[in-house]
Amino acid sequence: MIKVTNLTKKIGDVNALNDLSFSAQNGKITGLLGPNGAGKTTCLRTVFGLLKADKGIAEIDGIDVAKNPMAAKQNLGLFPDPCGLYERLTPREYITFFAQLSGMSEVAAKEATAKVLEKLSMDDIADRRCQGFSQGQRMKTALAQAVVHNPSNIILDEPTRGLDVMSTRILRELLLLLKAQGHCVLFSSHVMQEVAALCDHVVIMANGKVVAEGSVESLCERTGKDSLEEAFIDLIGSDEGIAA
Ligand SMILES: Nc1ncnc2c1ncn2[C@@H]1O[C@H](COP(=O)(O)OP(=O)(O)OP(=O)(O)O)[C@@H](O)[C@H]1O
Repeated sequence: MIKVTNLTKKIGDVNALNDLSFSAQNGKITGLLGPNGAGKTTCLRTVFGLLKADKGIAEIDGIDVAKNPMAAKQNLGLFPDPCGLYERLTPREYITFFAQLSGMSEVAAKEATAKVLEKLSMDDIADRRCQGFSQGQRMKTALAQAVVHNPSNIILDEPTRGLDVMSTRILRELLLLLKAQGHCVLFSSHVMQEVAALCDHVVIMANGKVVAEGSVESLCERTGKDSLEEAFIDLIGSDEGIAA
């Protein structure tokens, strides 16, 4: 479970996070939705311990990220930019390398890599160099790297940005698989369709705060609208930052 409580972060003159509180549960996909500049990336970076909040707490399975970053990160996977793979390595080598970076012995890292390659059905590409990989193959490799240490929680910042339809579908299936395996999945997005199709829980934020949260159905019901997009516009009072 990922929980943020009263997170506050000022960057320059901007209140990027302004008393932000919400939680994302295990076995559920939670979507962080908000217009440009709402604070989504700042929130996810703080949860991963890359930024330090001025106030408030970010917890991973009850562990305070700021106080105990190493322990918190053992339970957390961060989906990296799939463009940044090491081209000369095969997925097996690449994922094993990151497993060792997370603190596993060579033997344990190799075992964990074999398991994740099987879990994500990557046997056909496991021993090919990443150079020349399709976007979907890159995505699978990046996701395997994020979950090789079997974290109970995974966060993804706009994971489908720039992806074609097929790669987006692959990523969606992978997220649903992680959910079915009981992981807590938290991702940010501008794409209403994607959030509506995938998320059990939606957190709508603007100006560093939670404006509303709940299931897609409950947000539609609350605003009297037929779609998440209409509900979103009603709640934040603007259609800025929406991708269809
Ligand atoms: N390094 C920085 N320097 C200056 N301002 C920053 C910095 N990082 C974030 N901000 C500001 O903090 C606010 C929140 O930014 P953030 O990137 O978290 O928003 P976001 O919801 O992820 O936006 P987007 O959807 O456009 O990616 C914005 O006003 C942004 O300009």
